[in-house]
This record gives sequence, structure tokens and C-alpha cells, in this order.
Amino acid sequence: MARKLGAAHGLKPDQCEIVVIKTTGDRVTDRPLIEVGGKGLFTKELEEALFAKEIDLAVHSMKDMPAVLPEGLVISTILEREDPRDAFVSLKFNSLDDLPEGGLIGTSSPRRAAQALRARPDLKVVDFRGNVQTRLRKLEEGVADATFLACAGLNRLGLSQHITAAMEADVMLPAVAQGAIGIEIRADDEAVARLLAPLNHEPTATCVAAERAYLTQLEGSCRTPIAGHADFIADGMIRLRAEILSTDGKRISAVDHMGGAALAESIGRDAAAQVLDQAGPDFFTVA
Ligand SMILES: NCc1[nH]cc(CCC(=O)O)c1CC(=O)O
Repeated sequence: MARKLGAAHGLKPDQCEIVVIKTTGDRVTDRPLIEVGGKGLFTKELEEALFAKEIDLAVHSMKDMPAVLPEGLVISTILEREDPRDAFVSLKFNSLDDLPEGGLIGTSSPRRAAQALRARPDLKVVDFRGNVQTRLRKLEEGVADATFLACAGLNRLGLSQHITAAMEADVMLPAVAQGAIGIEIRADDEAVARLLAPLNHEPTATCVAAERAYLTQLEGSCRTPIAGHADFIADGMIRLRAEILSTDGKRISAVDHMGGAALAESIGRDAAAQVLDQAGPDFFTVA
């Protein structure tokens, strides 16, 4: 990020200071984040530093951003998206289909668990957290036969050699905004907004806007795994695929919407309404 900003403006390396801030989401590795609860597990500490003017911009995985930002902060810039797909990671098996009957999936993501179970109802899910090295060690120890991680994260960390197979969206639709990085700044900071402007990737921003409008509309009304991914299918035309699933993967409500890029947010809202409508009132209660 500092390199990109420097390159855009001909800055010297020391004109851009990187402040490393560990968030609750980074620190808690021993229990599922669902249990830790609360929104903004990966964002709160960075936002506090923005308000305190200890930093001028915060770099986030957009996937970790709550649907609604605190008053006074905005996402000014979205960088070009990395591979949005989930990676199937295994030391012994080549793909989800290749796993043995009753095989063990390690994940603490309710979305990935539900989608894996939808494709392979025979599989068992064990809770899995920790960084990539920890997870690979757990795979080696046989705690699970396979795990899922975002391709984007692995690619950025230079660990793409661990991607056994990339999951296609028809089997494992990515989380909203997966693979996209957003820059959050103080809403009144025009100077920083100007500096960041050349880094914005409009097509990614449009797709993420559609996905996040979908998420915003669902959040609160929906305690079930959510997935949503938009891409450009032609000049000025986007396609948003969106779904919600029951935790066990047995029930799914999925939609596939297309429309003009200028209408990204309304496409997202419409998708949410249709997903909920299709799911019906029993979706969340019937076991
Ligand atoms: N849940 C944490 C998180 N937030 C963003 C990424 C990956 C990078 C991205 O999606 O941009 C990850 C790790 C993962 O899901 O494997």
C-alpha cells in the first residue's frame, strides 16, 4: 500500500510511515470469532487510531468491514480485487470431491462449512482457527483432511503454493467483498482523499458496492451463512450472485441478478429482498 501510494506520487519510502496495529480479530486465535462476537473485530482498533489521528488511513480487507461504518469515517478507495475464490487446501486430497466418505473439514467459517456440506453432506466439520502455518500444521497432524482459506490472502502472503485447488463460485460462492482491499479515512480529510484517488479501481469498487448493499440489507435480519459475489459480464454490466444457506447446507436460497453498473447498489438491495423472499419465514427456524 505504501509502495502503491509512493509510486503514484513519486514519494520517497520515508514519506509514508506504516503503523502496524493488531486487532482483536488478529489476536484471538484460540476460539471461533463467532463466539468472540461483536462487529468490527478486525476494524475497531484501526478506526480508533484514525479518530485519534495516530494514522491517516487504514488498510482493511473489505470482507472484514461491517456493513455500516462509524460516523465520521468513509471508505475512500478500493484497490483492484485479488482472486476472490476460496482455496481448498489439503496435503492428501486434490479437491472437495476427492475427499473420502465422512472426511474432516477444518473451518470456523459458517459459510464455508455450509457450502462444503451442501456439496458433500457426508463430511464432518471441525473448528479450525489460527494463521496459515498453524492450519497447515493441523493438517499435517491429521486434525482435518482439508481446510479452506481465501486465495487472495494466500497470494498476498506469497503462500499460493498451498492452494490445492481454487473453489469455483457455483460450489463455494465467496464472502461479500472477498479479495478486495479498502482504504478507510476520516470523512473530512480531503488531502488524503486526493492522494488516494489514483489508487481506486472503479470496477472493483462497483462490484463491492453491489455486494455490500446486499449484505447491509441482510445484516440484522439474517443469522445464517451469507455469500455474495459480483463481477463485470460486459461493458457497464454487472452480475451479482448471492445466497444464504442453512448452517448444515441442506437449505439454500440463491439469486443471480444482472444490471447496469450504475445501479450496483440497487441490484444488491433487490438481491437481498429476493433471497429473503425466496427463503420464506421458515428458513431460519425449521431444523
Ligand atoms: N476472515 C479473515 C480474513 N479476512 C480477509 C481474509 C483474506 C483476504 C481477503 O479476502 O481479502 C481472511 C482470511 C481468510 O478468509 O482466509
